Amino acid sequence: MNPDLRKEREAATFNTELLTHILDGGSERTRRRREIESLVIGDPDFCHEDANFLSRSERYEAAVKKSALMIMKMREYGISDPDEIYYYKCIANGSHPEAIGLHFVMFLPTLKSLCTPAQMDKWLPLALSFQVIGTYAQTEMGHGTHIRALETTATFDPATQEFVLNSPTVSSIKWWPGGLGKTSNHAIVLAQLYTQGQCHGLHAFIVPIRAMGTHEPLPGVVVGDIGPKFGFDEIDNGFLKLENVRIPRENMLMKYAKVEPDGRYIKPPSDKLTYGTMVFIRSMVVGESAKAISKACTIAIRYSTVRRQSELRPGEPEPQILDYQTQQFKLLPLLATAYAFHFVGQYMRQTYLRITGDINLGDFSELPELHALSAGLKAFTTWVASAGIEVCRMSCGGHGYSHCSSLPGIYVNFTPTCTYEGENTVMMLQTARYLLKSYTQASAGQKVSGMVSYLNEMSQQRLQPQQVSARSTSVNLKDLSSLVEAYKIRASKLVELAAKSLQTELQLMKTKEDAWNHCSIDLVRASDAHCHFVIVKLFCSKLAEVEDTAVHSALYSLAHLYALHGVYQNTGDFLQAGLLTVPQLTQVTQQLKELLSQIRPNSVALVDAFDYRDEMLNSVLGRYDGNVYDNMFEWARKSPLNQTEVHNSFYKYLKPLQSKL
Ligand SMILES: CCCCCCCC/C=C\CCC/C=C/C(=O)SCCNC(=O)CCNC(=O)[C@H](O)C(C)(C)COP(=O)(O)OP(=O)(O)OC[C@H]1O[C@@H](n2cnc3c(N)ncnc32)[C@H](O)[C@@H]1OP(=O)(O)O
Ligand SMILES: Cc1cc2nc3c(=O)[nH]c(=O)nc-3n(C[C@H](O)[C@H](O)[C@H](O)COP(=O)(O)OP(=O)(O)OC[C@H]3O[C@@H](n4cnc5c(N)ncnc54)[C@H](O)[C@@H]3O)c2cc1C
Repeated sequence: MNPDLRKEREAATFNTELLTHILDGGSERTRRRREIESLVIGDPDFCHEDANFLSRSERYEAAVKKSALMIMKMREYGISDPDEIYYYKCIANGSHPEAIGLHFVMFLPTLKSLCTPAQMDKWLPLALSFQVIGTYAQTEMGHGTHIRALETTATFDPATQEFVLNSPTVSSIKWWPGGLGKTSNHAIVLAQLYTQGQCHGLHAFIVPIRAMGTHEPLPGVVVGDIGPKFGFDEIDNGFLKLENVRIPRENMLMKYAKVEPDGRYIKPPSDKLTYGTMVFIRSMVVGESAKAISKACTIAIRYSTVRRQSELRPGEPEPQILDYQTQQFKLLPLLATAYAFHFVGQYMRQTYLRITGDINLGDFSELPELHALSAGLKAFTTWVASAGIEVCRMSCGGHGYSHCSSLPGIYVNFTPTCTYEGENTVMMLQTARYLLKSYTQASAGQKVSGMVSYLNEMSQQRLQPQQVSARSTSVNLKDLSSLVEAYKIRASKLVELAAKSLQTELQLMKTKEDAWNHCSIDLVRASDAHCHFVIVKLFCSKLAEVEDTAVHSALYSLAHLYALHGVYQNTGDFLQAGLLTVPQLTQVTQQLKELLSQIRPNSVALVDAFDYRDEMLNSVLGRYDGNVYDNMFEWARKSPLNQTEVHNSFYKYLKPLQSKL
């Protein structure tokens, strides 16, 4: 064990294990998670070559092999609970995407949410036995965001009781779906439904694309891989062109919308039910943001205690780089963010399960809140986590740039979350739409509920101006509940500002849509402030559940840092809302510095509490034992370029060049 790391762990003021239990949701869950992780770690089938040294095709093949292994092994061990499957996959996949991931995260959930009982009886057993391997094909080359404009058509032919699927233009070719290029034999295709000469908008269809058995593309299906990307090397994101592909009427997913044998169309109770799987993934991605940023922080903080560089005091040994205040300022707010996102991820998951439970019972009343919250939090957390991973990488200096740190891999595989499942800006604008609707309702005296209920207070205050002016608005920077209140007021002010901006634009005789576009910066800012408030509020509420005083104190400091750092980053908003005064700006910095010093001695324990096994991090810099340099040398020696002492290119190009000049 590296002596610096050992000292850090010995100096921690709280019991790391207790904090791990809180993160896992109880000691029994920690025990079971570790038990499952040991199944993978002790399994020679999962001891594979470092993916960094493989070509893309080899990486894809290794990932497919791993997917197949995971399925077989989990069945063998009887692992079927969704949380346990998740534990198993997290350790087996590390920070790499899963080759047949789309089958699990989109194909199966879409079947479960949109199939009739008869369809479920047919497709679920096939999908669960992997006779059918599926993907979710929505995005087209020409349209990803604006899905109402998708061009793929599904035209009902009553004579044969079939739908005929077509990609009428180049821009209508399905583009991007994961696992579409080579892995899947079926796709859930989102297409414009035509029946009795009328278009009824987007609907989901199960389309066989490769023959079961031979895996050859079926007639009329042009399918393949879209080529190398920024990351996601393991995934065959694909293209799909459909040329008069016929599928039976029963292949339209008909739980809600239906086409009768005579071609009559029956409307669903809400046309947004087709979008349900996207809402599911957006809700889950919030927790994935926590995972990605907590991994990056673990690597960067452990390394920052092992790495010694430069000189703090003349003549003294080089200090640990985490002792530089600037290094703490880069990393500790991100550590606080990782904790905040973890608790918000848990909340989002529970909220998703609660509201979809109601939806399944026919109560759609909370669908707009779920959509707005999942869209906004998905965007907020993925943006922050993406930028944060990059900060972690740069905080490791040159070694952060090497794949041996794992940070480049974490970044390239995480950053597409800002784009997929709804491009982030567009998601923020969806949340803004809900905020403005809620604002209008609250202003008209109608009570709004859920996470936007603070807008009720705002409308009450407007009715009683004397109370507002009597209220002291300035935030107490040392008091967390005062900070939560400040975030709430900031959010309501920015929602109000966006609403007023929209009103002004509308008065300039613009259409509603043009007015919306002309104030979309304000709208995104309002959504951002709303999400920030939700996160600060949820983090603080979590503290009330923590019984152990030492752990409570460590988490309290983190929550305080998270809230205060947000004030520091958004001083303009807080000043504009009258929540902060110019003289307080120095206090913000002062208070931040105090918190950094308070958290610094616990930083290794705080990342240890995430309990990432070395096998999951796969990072030389983030090793638990801190033996970085020996292992870095060993890792580099494995590079394919080092397999011969003299590379072939020397004989082919350099030697002839030397002989000519
Ligand atoms: C165990 C799980 C682990 C999870 C781990 C995850 C990692 C997975 C790893 C890799 C997988 C990557 C897979 C990627 C897949 C994809 O990317 S699939 C494609 C995703 N595509 C999108 O997200 C497209 C984004 N666009 C849209 O969603 C929509 O077009 C839109 C921008 C929302 C606009 O929709 P539309 O034009 O139909 O609607 P509007 O006119 O704007 O609004 C009409 C009203 O409808 C409301 N609305 C919109 N969407 C929804 C919804 N989903 N649910 C409920 N309500 C919705 C909207 O707010 C409007 O309401 P209003 O009229 O009352 O204001
Ligand atoms: C790794 C990866 C995996 C994917 N997997 C799948 C999959 O499995 N299945 C699938 O169907 N798709 C998948 N996708 C596609 C993905 O869902 C889309 O890329 C995504 O929805 C964004 O759409 P777009 O690419 O058309 O972006 P665009 O909409 O073209 O966005 C480009 C820019 O335009 C801006 N913009 C667009 N519309 C608006 C607006 N209304 N207001 C303001 N600004 C706007 C955006 O903010 C952005 O800055 C995947 C993508 C990636 C990168």
